[in-house]
Amino acid sequence: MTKNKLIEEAISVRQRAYVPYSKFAVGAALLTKSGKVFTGGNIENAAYSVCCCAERVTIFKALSEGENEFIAMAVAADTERPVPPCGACRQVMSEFFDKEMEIHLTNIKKETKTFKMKELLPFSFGTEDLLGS
Ligand SMILES: O=c1ccn([C@H]2C[C@H](O)[C@@H](CO)O2)c(=O)[nH]1
Ligand SMILES: [Zn+2]
Repeated sequence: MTKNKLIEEAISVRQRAYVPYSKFAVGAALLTKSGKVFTGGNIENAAYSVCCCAERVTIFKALSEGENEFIAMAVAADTERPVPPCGACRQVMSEFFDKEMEIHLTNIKKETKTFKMKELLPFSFGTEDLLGS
């Protein structure tokens, strides 16, 4: 699974996003160490506060299928610049992604910026703060 293929999966899964309110479809694709790819789109709700971003849908899909070791993630939306994940998703990513893991942020023109986890959420609160290291 190349970076480009992962990006194409993220762009393609936008069609399955459930976005009747914002009409803003986001797609994510997550490559596991075992070589599987999980994908997901954002899922909204009439009670706006329980909307779930594509990134979290995808991470939770993988975790609930027993996968917890990841190689890379791609996130795509129809934005001017590569789509930046929200703060909540960055926190969830930081729980499960290694600090060196690459996250490819892109748009439908495939303009892509790649960040390491530690760059997307520096000085993040984590397990070691809660439980000690
Ligand atoms: O990185 C992002 C940013 C936003 N959204 C979703 C949340 C909501 O459904 C819609 C508008 O914010 O886009 C994502 O899925 N990922
Ligand atoms: Zn989010």
